[in-house]
Formats: sequence, structure tokens, C-alpha cells
Amino acid sequence: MALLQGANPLTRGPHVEADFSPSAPAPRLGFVSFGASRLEPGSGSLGLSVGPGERSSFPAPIRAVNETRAAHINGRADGAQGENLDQISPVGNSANIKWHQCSVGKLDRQELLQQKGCVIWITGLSGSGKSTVACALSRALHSRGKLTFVLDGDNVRHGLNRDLSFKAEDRAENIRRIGEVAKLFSDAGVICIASLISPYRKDRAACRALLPEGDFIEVFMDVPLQVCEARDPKGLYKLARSGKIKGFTGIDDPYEPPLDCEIVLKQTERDCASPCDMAEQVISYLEEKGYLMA
Ligand SMILES: Nc1ncnc2c1ncn2[C@@H]1O[C@H](COP(=O)(O)OS(=O)(=O)O)[C@@H](OP(=O)(O)O)[C@H]1O
Ligand SMILES: Nc1ncnc2c1ncn2[C@@H]1O[C@H](COP(=O)(O)OP(=O)(O)O)[C@@H](O)[C@H]1O
Repeated sequence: MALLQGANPLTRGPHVEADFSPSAPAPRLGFVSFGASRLEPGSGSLGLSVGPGERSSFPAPIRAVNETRAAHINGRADGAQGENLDQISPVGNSANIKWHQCSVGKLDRQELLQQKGCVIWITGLSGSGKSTVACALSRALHSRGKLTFVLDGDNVRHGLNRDLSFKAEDRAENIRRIGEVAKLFSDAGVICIASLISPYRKDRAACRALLPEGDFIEVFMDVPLQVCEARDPKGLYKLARSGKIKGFTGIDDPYEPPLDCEIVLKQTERDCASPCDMAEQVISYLEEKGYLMA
């Protein structure tokens, strides 16, 4: 039984010219689609919307703090959303803590690096080409003098997340931690490329909600399960089909495709762009949105 939940509306309809404006309906350019941002001022109780079908898993007070932290890091230390970070307060399970602000901020670092920090979040099935496109993108940006860092799910599970399994709550924690680390890289002014299956919409939405509007760029590797399974570079699908791995994404654990992401990189059995071409498609988006300049 294949578990691919939900439909991806970006893969339907005729091809149109690319339009990067925030109000544009998700247009398509060849095999890449650029969708509109989903953070809309005034929507939701905290002015935060995470898109249709995607709800932040953070309780509201923590989201408020995170929004305010995002405002700080962007040089708007104005206590946005009514929060006063100059006071000692409880955050999560930590009582009596206070945000410490540094005189060197994100804008200073971006000026130094001549780029804007952001998170490119690559999601898709095992074998869909996430790691390959992440590295191709990192290489292409590096050759243009842009500082990137790749957070690959497999690699992070070798260290920071080595205590986590593949059960749903551990995947959620894996994604939450990588989202927080990616946010730190973004605050550092780095173009952070996170490449992990991240199968559940609500976990991806929670990572999106950590960042200022526009800075979370979700890239969906839209590759049919049959193509991923035919590739099976690690032999894991074979093990999953034979029951030797339980809870494998797409086989007996769900994958929820994005409903409204920024970029779709589509591959089929017959049409498969090269990793370099896909990287260039992401770079076009970054250029258009101004992330490759301070
Ligand atoms: N049960 C199960 N389901 C899916 N994948 C599995 C599983 N067990 C091991 N692997 C291997 O672990 C890699 C996925 O790790 P991630 O951290 O990206 O997964 S997740 O985001 O927490 O779902 C994934 O790597 P990629 O193939 O690069 O995606 C697999 O090689
Ligand atoms: N654009 C592509 N065209 C053809 N094969 C690809 C492409 N991207 C990746 N692959 C191949 O697919 C397999 C899985 O790629 P990988 O990047 O490891 O996927 P993931 O990180 O999603 O598991 C590898 O054997 C890789 O060489």
C-alpha cells in the first residue's frame, strides 16, 4: 500500500509564465512552480497564517515569542505583538529568562556577506533527489560567492538527532530541531538548505512559522513513488516492501505533499531535469526575491 496523502494543486493546470509577485496564484515554469507566500498580515489570532491545511504545532504563546524574536533579529526590536523582551519571563519550560540582544544584528551580517539569510526547505520522499539537489544548489551558490550550509536529515541524525527514531513524534522532533538550527543559520545571514523528508505538513508549517515572512522557501521534490522506489539507492524500499523496515515513508508511513509551497521540482519516469538545472531554478527564485544581495 502506498501512502501519499493529499493532492498537490501546483502540479495541475496549464503551464504559464513565471510570476514571483506575492499575490500571484502558484504559476508554473516548465518543471518548476513558484507559489505565493502564505504568511498574511492580519490572519489568525497572532497575525500568522500557515496556509490551508497546515497548522502550526506550537501553542500560541510560544509562537508569539518566536515572532517577536524574529522581529528582533531583523532589527525591529520593538516588542512586536505586544511582547516585552526586556522583561524576565517564562519561555517553554524555562522560567525567568530574558532575551539578550547583541549590537551586531542580522542586517549587519547580511551586509558583510552581501546576501540575505533564508531557509530553503527541501521536502520529498526518500530517493526523490533532495540531497542531490541540495548539494548542487550549495555548489552553484558557492561558485557565485554566496555562503550556504546544508542540513541533511541523514547527516543530522548522525549527531544532534542521533537519539531520534522514525516514529511520528521523533520525526516531529527531528524536524523541529532542524527548523530551529536552520533559523539560526538564517539569522547568521547564511542561505541554509535543509534537506529532509519532513513528511507531515504541520511540522513543516511550524518551521515556516519560526521565520520572518518570505524567508522560508519550501521546495517540493514532486517525484512519483514508483520512480523513487526504482532508484532505491540504499536498498531501503526493498527492505520496507519485504517488511524488514517498519514505518517507511510512502510505504507504510504517510507523506503529505505540500499544498501551497514556493517551488515544485517535478520529475517523472520520462522527464527528469538534471540536478544542476533544478538548482538553477531555485537560484532564479532567490534572485527574483532579492536573496542574493544584501
Ligand atoms: N522508516 C524510515 N522512513 C524514511 N526514511 C528512513 C526510514 N528509516 C531510515 N530512513 C532513512 O533516513 C532518511 C530520512 O531521514 P529524515 O531525517 O530526512 O526523515 S524525517 O524527516 O524525520 O522523516 C532517509 O534518507 P533519504 O533517502 O535521504 O530521504 C532514509 O535513508
Ligand atoms: N535529477 C535527477 N535525475 C536522476 N537521478 C537523480 C536526480 N537526482 C537524484 N538522482 C538519483 O536519485 C537517487 C536518490 O537521490 P538522493 O539525492 O539521495 O535522494 P534523497 O536525498 O531524496 O533520498 C540517487 O541515486 C541520485 O543519484
